[in-house]
Amino acid sequence: MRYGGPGGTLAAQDVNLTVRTGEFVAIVGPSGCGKSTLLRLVAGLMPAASGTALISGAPPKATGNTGIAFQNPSLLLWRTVLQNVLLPLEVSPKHKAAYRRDRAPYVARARRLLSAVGLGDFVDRHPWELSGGMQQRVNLVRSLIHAPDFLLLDEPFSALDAFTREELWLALQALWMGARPTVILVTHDLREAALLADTVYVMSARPGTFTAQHEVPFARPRALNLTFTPEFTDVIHDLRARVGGLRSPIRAEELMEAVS
Ligand SMILES: Nc1ncnc2c1ncn2[C@@H]1O[C@H](COP(=O)(O)OP(=O)(O)OP(=O)(O)O)[C@@H](O)[C@H]1O
Repeated sequence: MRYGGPGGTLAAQDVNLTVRTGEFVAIVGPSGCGKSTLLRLVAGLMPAASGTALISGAPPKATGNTGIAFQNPSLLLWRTVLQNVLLPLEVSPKHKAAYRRDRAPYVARARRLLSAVGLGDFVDRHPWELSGGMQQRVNLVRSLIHAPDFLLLDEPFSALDAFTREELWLALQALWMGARPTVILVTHDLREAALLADTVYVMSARPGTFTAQHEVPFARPRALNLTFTPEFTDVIHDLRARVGGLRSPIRAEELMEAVS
């Protein structure tokens, strides 16, 4: 996967990832290693320089029921929160005809989802009236509105406070256990990856490739208390060692000299 033609930035290479239907996969790796690029490729938003992405044997764009929440919430500024959340229904091949016929059940679902993530009082506000964390929650709800079979999440909780993030982990787990979408979650948070995923993949520094695959053994539903157990800490230590060895360290002394 390369940006800017043959001489451009090679973001990722030799990436082989097979995700089972209904599996919850997390991808972790150092900053800039190509995780978001991989999601863009799987979403059909950019072509691979070589190789292919297939969803149930078909190219990504042919798959109509994918939910996407990318890193920076791309909400439409002139639409209210509710109108932003309803947007995928206007284009989803699975839902658009029914949505045109009768919007009421979809609006009710959007309101329920927004209320569940603490935004019940903000449905008629505009994105510019929300904090970064609130916009991120709208972004997440928008990816879920059409009950997707395939969910692509790129650091969906990064702008949230620790408590909200933990609550949303459990909400996402409950949703996944109920509807069983196939999920690919990109995250920097190793606790998040190990709590939510069946399998955690570790990506190397750019050009990214998978260097490790970690099956997470814990039964579901997984409670937050699990994250404080020695067994869970062992998984985190293992992931930390794998990711830590791949990243370019921040040089604190150089930084101090540069600012002094
Ligand atoms: N639109 C773009 N044009 C050119 N280069 C890009 C573009 N988007 C990303 N890149 C480059 O591709 C590489 C991988 O970027 P990507 O955003 O996929 O990494 P990431 O692992 O998701 O990073 P982070 O964890 O910091 O979000 C980086 O070197 C980045 O500079």
